Amino acid sequence: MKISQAFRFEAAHRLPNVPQTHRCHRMHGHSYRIEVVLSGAVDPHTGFVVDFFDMEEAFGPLLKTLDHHCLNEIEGLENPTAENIAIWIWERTKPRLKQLSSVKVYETGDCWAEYDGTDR
Ligand SMILES: Nc1nc2c(c(=O)[nH]1)N=C([C@H](O)[C@H](O)COP(=O)(O)OP(=O)(O)OP(=O)(O)O)CN2
Ligand SMILES: [Zn+2]
Repeated sequence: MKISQAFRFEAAHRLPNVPQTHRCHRMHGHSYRIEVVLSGAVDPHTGFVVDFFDMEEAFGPLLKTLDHHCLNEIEGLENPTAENIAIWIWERTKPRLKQLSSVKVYETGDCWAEYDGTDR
């Protein structure tokens, strides 16, 4: 069974490794949407894989680190592409949520990166 919870945050960033002519080289902002996907068996008593409230508690502190910040200034996010943000979230969430199956980072409604711990 897979369950997902979505979170949102606002942040500024610039992509330092694209050419200066690329518009994302300049500082700009996104309303990011994160999807945290968990996979596991349904507990026959609770009917949950994991309580959504527990997911919120595990992910909340990370969200605070990201929300209304300049992502480039966060340690490990010096090149804050959607891909790198997904990896960064995965590495900090997996130890707290063992059932973590993937992390999706939407920069816009149409563009996202998904990381499942492989193919880094
Ligand atoms: N593979 C990736 N490609 C790009 C990434 C990325 O993280 N991974 N990021 C960007 C930039 O962040 C850029 O800001 C994205 O811009 P865009 O999709 O155009 O979104 P906007 O909201 O700024 O665009 P509008 O068309 O004005 O809505 C680029 N590539
Ligand atoms: Zn951007």
